[in-house]
Amino acid sequence: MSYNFDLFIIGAGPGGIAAAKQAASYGKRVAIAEQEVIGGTCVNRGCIPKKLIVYAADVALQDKIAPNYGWSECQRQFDWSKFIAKVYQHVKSIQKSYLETLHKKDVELIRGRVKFVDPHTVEIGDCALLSTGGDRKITADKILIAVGGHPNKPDIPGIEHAVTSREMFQIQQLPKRIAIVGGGYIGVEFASMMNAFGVEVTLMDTDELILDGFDKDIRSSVQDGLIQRGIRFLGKTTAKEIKQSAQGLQITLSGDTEQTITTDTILVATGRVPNTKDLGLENAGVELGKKGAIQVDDYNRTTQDNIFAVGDCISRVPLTPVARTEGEAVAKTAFGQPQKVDYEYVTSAVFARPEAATVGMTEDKAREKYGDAVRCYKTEFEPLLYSIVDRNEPTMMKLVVDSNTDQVLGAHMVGEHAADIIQSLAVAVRKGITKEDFDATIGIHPTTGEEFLTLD
Ligand SMILES: Cc1cc2nc3c(=O)[nH]c(=O)nc-3n(C[C@H](O)[C@H](O)[C@H](O)COP(=O)(O)OP(=O)(O)OC[C@H]3O[C@@H](n4cnc5c(N)ncnc54)[C@H](O)[C@@H]3O)c2cc1C
Ligand SMILES: NC(=O)c1ccc[n+]([C@@H]2O[C@H](COP(=O)([O-])OP(=O)(O)OC[C@H]3O[C@@H](n4cnc5c(N)ncnc54)[C@H](O)[C@@H]3O)[C@@H](O)[C@H]2O)c1
Repeated sequence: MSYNFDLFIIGAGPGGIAAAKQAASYGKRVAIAEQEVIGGTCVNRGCIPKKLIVYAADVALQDKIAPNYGWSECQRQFDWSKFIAKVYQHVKSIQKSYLETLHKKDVELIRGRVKFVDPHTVEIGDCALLSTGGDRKITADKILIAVGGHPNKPDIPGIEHAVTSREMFQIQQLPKRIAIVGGGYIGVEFASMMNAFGVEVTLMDTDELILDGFDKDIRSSVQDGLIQRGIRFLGKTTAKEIKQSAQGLQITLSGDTEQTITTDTILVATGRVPNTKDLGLENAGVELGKKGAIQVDDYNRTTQDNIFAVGDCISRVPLTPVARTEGEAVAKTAFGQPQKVDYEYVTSAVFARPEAATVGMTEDKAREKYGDAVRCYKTEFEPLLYSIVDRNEPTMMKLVVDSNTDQVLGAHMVGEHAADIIQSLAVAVRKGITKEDFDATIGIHPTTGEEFLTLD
């Protein structure tokens, strides 16, 4: 049977684009469909605009410490609308370079919403095919689902008054006050950015500590850091009801803090849900697993043999580099050597101030596996940058080690440049570096990173 394409990809986010490039490198006929804009969540309403906002917020923080470094005080004004226009100018340039890459590699980009007709056929709604145009059915030997996810909105009265991270990137001006429901990656990063811009921030989570899943020392260290900067954190608390009033939005809380607070913006950041609705998965024999995620095996194959799924829609590790790695692995499995993704040493960071980053096992996970053989090495210190600043800004570093083998199982850090430092350590940790190797390495002085080499 002949098909229109060897591989048809649904979703042009990091997962889909990585798969398209890899499959095209085998000389395969590849098409990728996108219902919105090329680049997906990461480029358009995630990592990239977020990190640029972090940089803008850092300028405000630098201003605060500047007098300690001999700079006279000055009154700089921040213009959100001017800044965000620059951000989207950059986002457009990334979209353009993606389009050029796909074009160069002969990957056909199809604009429109895709739905399965059967395991080898999809239907494109609102199709504006770059070459021909018009609605059409397309057949493919193999199909990759890389449709990502969307924010989960808790089912509470008045939730329509709340925004999600998606709308936060579209706000016209900064609010004076913001209440953030959910202290995960998104809640914590936005809390930090908004606080730096001078917004009054209340952050809440159903747990007593923010950043579920991270090492407990990271969780408490970042939480203390946020509180110290003036963010009001309410643990074991959630939103029960939201109402519009003349004074602003009223959010009624339940849990450890039972009160009603008035705010201008409410951001809900309580996790994300896979985009599997109305995809016609039932027509293709693709089944869902836990929490609506697409069920896949170790090779990212769905319950239908010729159909694969990667990225946020499978809810394994919803991060851009993971989606990319999975996308490439699928193309290799489908057209080259079968390849599994190794999730053991996925590095990740929370771009808050203080910044947090991690690779490998948390202390709790290590203890589950290695019991009393786990030894932790930890330090907390004031970095040189803050030594002449009238503010306490501790850095925390921690190594989790299996004392039987001396192997470093995990490295965790909170503080300046944590993401870049942990990123570099990740290679060594993945390769099974020992604590002795850390100790035997001569550091660069004076840096924050060198402290990882002298832990005892
Ligand atoms: C605010 C925020 C900040 C983040 N920051 C980071 C970060 O700093 N670092 C990091 O690693 N990760 C970060 N992430 C997570 C990261 O964005 C995702 O893990 C990543 O984008 C997942 O890639 P994906 O390809 O699976 O899906 P997406 O990037 O979501 O792409 C899926 C694409 O599929 C399209 N699509 C969906 N359904 C259809 C359909 N039926 N037909 C056609 N097209 C369809 C969508 O329009 C979308 O463009 C962040 C996420 C958010 C929300
Ligand atoms: N720096 C990064 O890499 C980065 C940044 C942003 C997002 N992301 C990705 O996006 C995903 C989604 O982020 P997220 O922050 O929405 O989810 P998350 O899963 O990271 O955190 C959700 C938080 O909300 C809390 N929560 C859940 N329901 C609640 C409720 N009703 N009331 C109060 N708190 C509640 C949870 O306890 C948890 O702490 C992340 O898992 C991550 O993979 C990554």
